[in-house]
Amino acid sequence: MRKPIIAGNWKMNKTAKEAAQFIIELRDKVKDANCEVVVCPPFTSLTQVLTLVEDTNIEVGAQNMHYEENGAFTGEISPVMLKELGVKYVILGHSERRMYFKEDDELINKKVKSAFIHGLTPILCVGELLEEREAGKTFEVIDKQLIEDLKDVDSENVAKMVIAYEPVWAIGTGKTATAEDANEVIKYIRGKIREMFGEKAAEEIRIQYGGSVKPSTIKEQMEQSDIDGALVGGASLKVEDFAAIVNY
Ligand SMILES: O=C(CO)COP(=O)(O)O
Repeated sequence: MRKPIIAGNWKMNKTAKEAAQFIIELRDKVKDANCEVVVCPPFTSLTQVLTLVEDTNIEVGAQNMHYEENGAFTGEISPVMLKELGVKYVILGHSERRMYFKEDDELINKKVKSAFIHGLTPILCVGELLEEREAGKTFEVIDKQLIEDLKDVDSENVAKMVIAYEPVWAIGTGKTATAEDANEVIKYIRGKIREMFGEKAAEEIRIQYGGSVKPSTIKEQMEQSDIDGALVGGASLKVEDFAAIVNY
């Protein structure tokens, strides 16, 4: 049985002080959640947040990383640095990084492989643009992302990782994909993982939906056959909303 995983991607929001206040309020409200609860704050709040989630059921993820361990890469953060802090997950290939920071599949693949080498679990984001969906290219886009982002990754690692299906047109727009549409694509992703990495990886990998997830949409999504959780942006910034989502 796959344990559902719901993660909050804070994006570039909250100072360290605000993050601390948020976690102090959140801890008690999510302590009985039946899913794995993850928060992904900006780098500047990781230490604070990691200290405040000790002895709770909340795990911590980073929102990005470089693939090298160290070196002359001004402004970057390495997997070794994240691991030493106690970070468990790292979001990779988010559409905002693909779009605004020109990350391509080759780079994302290097990051995915590096995350595994350093004992971090990737939350790999895939998803189509609106024009790609309208042109009937959703599955083609997903195929390319999965093939290139997971090139040379072994099936044992794929089984442990998380994929977030985030249709780009549903991110921050208020337009949630219907639960059935999201499930259809997520089922397709699981099938592709089966084809590429075998039955065990397909059965164990957890695949989230992301894109305007709200307290009012989560229940129906979680009732679908293949959706194992959510990657939540905007609604993860409010304690009440995020708590309602993880306690769906
Ligand atoms: O990009 C997202 C999570 O990674 C989704 O963001 P929203 O929930 O704000 O649409």
